[in-house]
Amino acid sequence: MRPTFEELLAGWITRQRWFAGKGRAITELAVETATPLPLRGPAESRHSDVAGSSRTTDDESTLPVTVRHLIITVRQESRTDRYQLFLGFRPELPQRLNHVAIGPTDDGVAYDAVHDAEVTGLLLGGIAGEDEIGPLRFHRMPGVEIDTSPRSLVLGAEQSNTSLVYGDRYICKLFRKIVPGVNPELEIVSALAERGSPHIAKPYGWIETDVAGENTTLAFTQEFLPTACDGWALALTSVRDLYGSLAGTDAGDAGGDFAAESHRLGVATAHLHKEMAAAFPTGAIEAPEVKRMVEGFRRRLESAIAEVPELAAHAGEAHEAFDRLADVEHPIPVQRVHGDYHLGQVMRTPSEWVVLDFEGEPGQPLGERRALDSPLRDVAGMLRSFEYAARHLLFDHPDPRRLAPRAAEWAARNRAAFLAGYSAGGGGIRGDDAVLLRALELSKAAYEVVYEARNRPAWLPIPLAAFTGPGA
Ligand SMILES: Nc1ncnc2c1ncn2[C@@H]1O[C@H](COP(=O)(O)OP(=O)(O)O)[C@@H](O)[C@H]1O
Ligand SMILES: O=P(O)(O)O[C@H]1O[C@H](CO)[C@@H](O[C@H]2O[C@H](CO)[C@@H](O)[C@H](O)[C@H]2O)[C@H](O)[C@H]1O
Repeated sequence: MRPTFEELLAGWITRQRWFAGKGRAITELAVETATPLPLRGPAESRHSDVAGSSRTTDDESTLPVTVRHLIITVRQESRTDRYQLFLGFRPELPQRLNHVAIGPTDDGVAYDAVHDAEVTGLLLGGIAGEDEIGPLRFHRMPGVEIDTSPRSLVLGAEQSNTSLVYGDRYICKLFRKIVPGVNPELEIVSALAERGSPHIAKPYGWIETDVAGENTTLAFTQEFLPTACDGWALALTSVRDLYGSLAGTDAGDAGGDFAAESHRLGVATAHLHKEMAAAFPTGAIEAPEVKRMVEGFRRRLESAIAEVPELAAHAGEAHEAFDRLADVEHPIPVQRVHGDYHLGQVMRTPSEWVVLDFEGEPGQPLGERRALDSPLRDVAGMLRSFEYAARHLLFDHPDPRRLAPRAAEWAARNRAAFLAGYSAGGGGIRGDDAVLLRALELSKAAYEVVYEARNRPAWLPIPLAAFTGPGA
C-alpha cells in the first residue's frame, strides 16, 4: 500500500540536515497549513521568463508543476516542533530533481522545491512585489530595489536552515524549524542596518505569517557577499599550513598565520557588541540571577551527560568552573548578543568582518534567544570555534598524536589574538570576567556535545576534549 503523504514526509524529514529532532521516533506528523503558491499572478512573468529560458536545455518546463508552502507539526515523544516546507509536485521528476524526490502522492511526485530554480523565483519575486499570498506576507525593506532575474542555487553548507543564493546578489534563508515570533536575525540585522553598521550584510526583505497567533518570520533575504570568505574556511587554511610545515615551525612562522585576522575579528566583535548595546536595551544581572544562570549551565551539562554518558567522567572541571561563577558577587553587564557565535558565522570581505546568523542557538526557545545576556557568551563561542578549527583536521591525519600539541598551539595563539583584539576594540574583559568566560566556554562545549552527538557523531571528540583539559 502506498504511504500517506504524512508518512512520506515523516520518512523524508528525518534525513534532512536541518531536522532538529534526530534520534527520536516521530509519533505524529500533521500538516498545519498548506498554501498553494501561484506560478501565475504576481510571479507569472518572472516564472514564464525562467521557464522559457530553461526550455532550451530541458523540455520539462512544459510539464505542469504546482508549488505549496507547508507548515507541519512533528510530534516526537513529548515535544512538538513546527517546520516549514516548500514543496513542488510534478507528474514526473526531471533527472535534475531526482535527488530531492520525496515520493509519489495523489498530486504527483512531491519534491523539495528549494532545489528547483524554475519555481524559487516566486520567493524573491514575492518579496520584491510585497505580495500577500493566503496567510503568507512578503515584505521588502523600505527604500531597497530588488532585481528578480537571478536564478537560485541552494547553498551546500552544513546548515540548520536552507539558504537560496540568487545569482551573486541575494541570499534568502528559509528558517526550517519555525518558532512563533519575530526571528532575532531579522530584528537585529534591521536595527544594525538602520545604524549603518559595517558588520552586517544589507537586509532586503522577509516573509512572515501568523503562527499560534504570533507574527512569525519564515524567511529573510540579505545581500550575498560574493567576494567574502567565511572565517571557518580561512581558519582551516591556516591550520593546514601549520600541519604541513616542517616540525619545529611555530604557528607564527608557518605561513598562513591567522592571528592578525583573529585580532581584527576581536576588534569587529567588540564594535558589533557596542552597536547592539546602542540599538537595544542593556542592563546588569546581580548575584541571585547569576546563580540562576549557573543553574541553567548545570542543567545543560546534566542533560548532555544524559545523552552522552561518557561526558560524566570528565565533568568535574565544568562543575568547578560553574561553582566559581556562582560565587561571583559583582553585577554582570548584559545586552542583546549574537548567541551562537562561531567562525562559520563571520565572513571576511575585502574590507571588514561581517557577521551572519543572529538567530542564537537554534535549539533554544525564542524567549531565551532574545533575552539580554553577557556579550562574553559570544566571545566564548568564538574561542570554542578556534578549538574546533585546530582539531578538526586531525580526524583525517595519519599522525594525529604528533600534531595534537600543534593544534593546541594554534588555538592558544588565535585565542590570545582574538581576546587582545576584543579589548583593543573596547570590549573589556576584567576581574571576574575570566571566571564567567570559562564557565561560558564549558557551557557551550556541553551544548556542542549534544549538537555533535545528534548531527555529526564523528565530531564528538572535539567538544569532549574541552572537558579533559588542554592537549587531550
Ligand atoms: N550574506 C552572505 N553572503 C555570502 N555567504 C553567506 C551569506 N550568508 C550566509 N552565507 C554562507 O552561508 C553559511 C550559512 O549561513 P547561516 O546564516 O549561518 O545559516 P544557518 O542559520 O543555516 O547556519 C555561512 O557560513 C556562509 O558561508
Ligand atoms: O551555524 P548554525 O546556526 O547552524 O549552528 C549550529 O551548527 C554549527 C555547525 O555548523 C555548530 O557549530 C559548531 O561547529 C562549528 C564547525 O562546524 C564550530 O566552528 C563551532 O565552534 C561549533 O560550535 C553550532 O554550535 C550549532 O549551533
